[in-house]
Amino acid sequence: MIVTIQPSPLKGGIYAPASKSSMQRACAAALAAGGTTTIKNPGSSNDDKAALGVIRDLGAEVLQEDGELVIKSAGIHARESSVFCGESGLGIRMFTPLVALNNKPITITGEGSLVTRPMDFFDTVLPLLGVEIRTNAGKLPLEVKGPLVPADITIDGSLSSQFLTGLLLAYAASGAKDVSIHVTNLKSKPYVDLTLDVMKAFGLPVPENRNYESFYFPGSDFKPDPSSLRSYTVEGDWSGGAFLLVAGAIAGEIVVKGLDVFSTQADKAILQALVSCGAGISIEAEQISLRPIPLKAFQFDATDCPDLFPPLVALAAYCKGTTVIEGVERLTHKESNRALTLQAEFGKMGVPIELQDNLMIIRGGEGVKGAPVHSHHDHRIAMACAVAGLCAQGPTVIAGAEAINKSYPDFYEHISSLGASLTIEQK
Ligand SMILES: O=C(O)C1=C[C@@H](OP(=O)(O)O)[C@@H](O)[C@H](O)C1
Ligand SMILES: C=C(OP(=O)(O)O)C(=O)O
Repeated sequence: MIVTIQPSPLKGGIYAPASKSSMQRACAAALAAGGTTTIKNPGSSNDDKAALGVIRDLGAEVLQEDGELVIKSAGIHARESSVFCGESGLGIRMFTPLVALNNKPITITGEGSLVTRPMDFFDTVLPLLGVEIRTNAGKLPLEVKGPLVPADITIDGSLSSQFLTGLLLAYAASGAKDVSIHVTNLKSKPYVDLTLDVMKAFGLPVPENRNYESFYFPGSDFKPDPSSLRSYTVEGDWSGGAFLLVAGAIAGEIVVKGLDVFSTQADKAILQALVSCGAGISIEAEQISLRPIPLKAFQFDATDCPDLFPPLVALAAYCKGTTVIEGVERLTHKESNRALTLQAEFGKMGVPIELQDNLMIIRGGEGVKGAPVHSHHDHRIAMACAVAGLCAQGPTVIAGAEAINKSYPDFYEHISSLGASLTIEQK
């Protein structure tokens, strides 16, 4: 799909999409906790759909009712000998330890960029928990045979927090007693807070968080309760919402609703960057209003919120001076190598980006040129180019624009409803 964005002023109000981080965790927790869960504000991204597929394969029933989802579960009982995680990094890393709670061999697969993302963590860690595992040299497909038995372990948290999210859920679901997961060098910490929040909301045993260095499970008599009833509302998405907020800061007076300023989502930190660059922003409990005013370069550490790099680069392109963003090493293993893909695509739009060790240096405020760009099949690169295109000189033509379906399928519709002039060509 090719999307062409014409420079256009924005105006109006919009609700942020549902968070795939919140939705996928809710699917896993509904499966593990058992009973009947009503999911309100469910997401419909490809990653969300993949999570629903996985929990069906692991024994849950999923029904659609009036815009809500009802998930019924009697605990984790694999129905299939393989599960498919789509392109979701969180999906595969969160569900693999849960899959391994079964005592039969199960193959875990995925597609797109997921087949090249590192999973060798599991080669090292799952055998310590009694799980047999075979991988394709640390990549997909993964073949596991449990059951996983919680034990005291030490893991490396520097590549991704997603592995820890999966282990925390699996330990909780299997009634871990007097054991700890010790973690060194944990990155993306707020995502672990979100995991613990969701576990609590679903009545799963929540470990003691000892300064993000160890997570201690004292023990509980937890068992999935098929008669329990609960409802969970999927949070609005600060990661997708960040693109809307940046769009408002550069291209028009808009109001973004549905973002909880008390959320534990990592990407809520976009607010700090918007304040640092002097954006016209007003933050209220129910809505965030933006208006375009001249912006200045800023400094930001995105180590714990790596998904903010793409919207931050779109913002920095319009900030006068040299913006420095720390945390480049966190970008290598996402849907694309985002340091390189941002550098390549913004370079085409006349925005020079330098990479120096862990720093990204963006020279902005000199004008952005509309140009033919490519998403590299990465949803956040497509959205960053689209937002930057709103105030560029000339049209921005985005190839591989369908990548947005991974997290924010309504993105083009949403910016179009705010006044973005765009055309969509199906190829
Ligand atoms: O847990 C999550 O929902 C996520 C964690 C982050 O990954 P890392 O922990 O690998 O940084 C983030 O980049 C990803 O998009 C979603
Ligand atoms: C990296 C991302 O997701 P995941 O790791 O879950 O595939 C993302 O959404 O930017």
